[in-house]
Formats: sequence, structure tokens, C-alpha cells
Amino acid sequence: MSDLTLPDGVIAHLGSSAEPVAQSLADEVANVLSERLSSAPRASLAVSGGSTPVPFFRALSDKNLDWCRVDIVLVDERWVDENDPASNTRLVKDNLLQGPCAQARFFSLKQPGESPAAALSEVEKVLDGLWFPLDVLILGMGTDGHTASLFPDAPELPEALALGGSARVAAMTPISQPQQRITLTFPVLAAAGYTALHLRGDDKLETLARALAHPNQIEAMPVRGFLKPGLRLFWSP
Ligand SMILES: O=C(O)[C@H](O)[C@@H](O)[C@H](O)[C@H](O)COP(=O)(O)O
Repeated sequence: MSDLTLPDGVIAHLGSSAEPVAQSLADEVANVLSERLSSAPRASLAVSGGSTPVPFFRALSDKNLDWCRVDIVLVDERWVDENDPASNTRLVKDNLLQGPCAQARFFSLKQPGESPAAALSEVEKVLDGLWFPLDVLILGMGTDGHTASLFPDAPELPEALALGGSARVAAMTPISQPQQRITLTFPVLAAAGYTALHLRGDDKLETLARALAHPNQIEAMPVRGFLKPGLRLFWSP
């Protein structure tokens, strides 16, 4: 990380392996959620799918929190059935909604409908049960600079990035991906009270360096929209 210059106010937590970094992120997220619950009836947590979050999910699920007052939502979902190995809902149910965390309320982005576009209004209704802005947001990143399902090669990206829109979710059809996707929109994600970017591997570090080189070109690498003061970066090899 020595050759990576982070913007002022971005705090990096770097570790020598995935487990201790995942544990540190879980410790911090549990503290932020507990703090929020000390002054609000409920707290919201938005998490990413993919492979990186698994040790974090398992560490967080064991935390002693008032989970029945925590609302959990994915930042995005692949439009597949829950029993499909690609399902982020399945990943969350198998790894996060376990142990004490099983008492949390989960809001599924996967609703009945042939496509994300056909189900958008249904999903918006489900999200009416969540309080916004989100309290805690955990983002991952692909080596193309996507985060959530804000993909540079999705034709719907400009609309999903647009500020001022009322939509909380967008249907995405990224050319590079085998499945259609649904994602929380950029304004919803960017308004989160606490945001952590959880990355693993040297390839992600190289991607982050590219993202930092041209911070304003958000459509080319949507993760750039989150590289701002207050971001917490968690990285391990
Ligand atoms: O549905 C998804 O795939 C995620 O939400 C996505 O945004 C993920 O965070 C990145 O693709 C990184 O994925 P890995 O952790 O598997 O590298």
C-alpha cells in the first residue's frame, strides 16, 4: 500500500491476511450498529455479495447485538433463484443470517418477476419498510471498478448514478455479466452514514490505484464515487 496515496480522510485498515481484516471490520461494524441502536429504534446495514465478504459475514453474525432491531439489505443481487450458487441472498442467509444475527430483519431484492426491470416496483415496495439513509454500507469492488451492480458496461449506469432521482433500485444488464442484476442506486448508497470498502487481493489494490488516478471519471469506474473523506478501506492480500 506504500505506493497508494489515499484521499484525505480515507482511513485504511490493512492486514496480512483475510481473517484478521474481516474480524476488524466486523468489530467496527458491530460498534457502529450498537452506537446507532443506542439512539434510534432500528439500524440498517447494507452488504455486498461476492466472495470477499464471507469471513466478515461469519465474524459479524456472532456479535452480541440487539439484532432484532437491525434491518439488513443487499446492495445488489443477481437475478437468479435463491438456490442458485450465484445468489447473493443465499450467500447472506448461509453466512450472515446465522447465530445471533438470524434475528435481524432481511429485505430481499429478489422478488417475483421475469427480470429485475419487471420487478422494480415490487422491490421498491419492499424497501418502503427500510429507513433511509442507510446507517452502515459495506461495498466490494470488481477489477473493472464496479461496486454494487454499478457496472461501467451496463447501459443503465448513467440513470443509476444520477443524483436527484427518486428510484432506490435500478435494473442493470452489464454486458460482462452472465446474469441481469438489480442494484441500489448511487444516491442511496452514497448517503450512507458509515461506508467501508472491503477488498482482498493485489489485483484489487491495482484497481484501486487506477480508480484514484482519475477520481472524477465515475462512469468509467463507479467505485470512484465513494473514494471520499470518511470512507473506511479494509484490505488484505
Ligand atoms: O454481486 C456482487 O458480485 C457484488 O455485490 C459485487 O459488487 C462485488 O462486491 C464485487 O464484484 C467483488 O466481488 P468479489 O468479492 O467476489 O471479488
